[in-house]
Amino acid sequence: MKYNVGFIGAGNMGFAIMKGITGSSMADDIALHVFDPSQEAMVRAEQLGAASEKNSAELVSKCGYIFLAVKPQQLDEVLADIKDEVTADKVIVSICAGITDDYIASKTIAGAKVVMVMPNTPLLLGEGATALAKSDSVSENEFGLVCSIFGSCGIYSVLPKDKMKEVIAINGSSPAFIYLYAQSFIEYAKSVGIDEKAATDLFAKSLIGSAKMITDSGRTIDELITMVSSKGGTTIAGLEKLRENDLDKAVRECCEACTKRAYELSK
Ligand SMILES: NC(=O)C1=CN([C@@H]2O[C@H](COP(=O)(O)OP(=O)(O)OC[C@H]3O[C@@H](n4cnc5c(N)ncnc54)[C@H](OP(=O)(O)O)[C@@H]3O)[C@@H](O)[C@H]2O)C=CC1
Ligand SMILES: O=C(O)[C@@H]1CCC=N1
Repeated sequence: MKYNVGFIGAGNMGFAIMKGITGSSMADDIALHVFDPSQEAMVRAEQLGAASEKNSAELVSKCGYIFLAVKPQQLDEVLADIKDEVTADKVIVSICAGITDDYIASKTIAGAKVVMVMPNTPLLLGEGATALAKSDSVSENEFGLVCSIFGSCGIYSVLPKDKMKEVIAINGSSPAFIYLYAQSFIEYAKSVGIDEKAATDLFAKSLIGSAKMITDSGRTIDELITMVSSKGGTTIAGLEKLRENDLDKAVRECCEACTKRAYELSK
């Protein structure tokens, strides 16, 4: 028997998760359902094989696992619409930045089963990195299914509930921070006459390779930096400038701003 898994909201992230599921080893175990007021979003989801529902309440009535994939600012309207259909056996999976399980329970039913998830867009390619936490009412089996979904299209880590806002900077938003960093390197390459495509391919592969060195080489990040830094060479000259310009401070302030915004969105 298939699990009925519904998506309320099929925008950037809802679509990325559905795409991740359909391309994963879980595809045959899951029947996808979707509701989004955007016709374009519905068509895209239907093309993945999701069944269209006429509203979010109907979707909840048909699904055991319900993903809330709307913007935090759109959530109150959704919760009001689905309140009467939420029962003690339904698992609500929220990917909304900053939103707590207590808030969702307060707007639906006391003790609602809520899994809080912070995914990221590389899920689209089966390369996601997802953080998860659960409310006490969610059973280990139910939580296991949600973890498996994200594990089938990337890696996941289970975190304490009270770290779900802080982690956003590390995996949810960080792709954008990394793209911005990449853009600076590519802009530099273009400015010195290197072909844009060549620069993009070279820098992107350097990112992938460096990431693999962090995860698979068995060396610390300090050791990896040392490996690249030939005595009296180019890397040390570049690193000095990054330190002089306080890259560490810029990154810390970026993460702090990200977390602060999550607390502002938090309910
Ligand atoms: N984008 C990302 O990288 C990540 C996003 N998230 C979280 O995912 C959530 C969604 O973000 P994102 O996908 O970027 O946002 P999007 O705006 O791309 O997607 C939200 C979708 O929900 C639709 N929607 C609006 N109101 C309703 C409703 N009442 N019922 C059903 N659907 C509705 C929107 O339609 P319309 O456009 O017409 O309003 C839109 O298609 C956010 O809470 C965000 O915090 C988490 C991790 C990463
Ligand atoms: O920008 C946002 O608020 C969402 C959460 C993480 C990534 N995108």
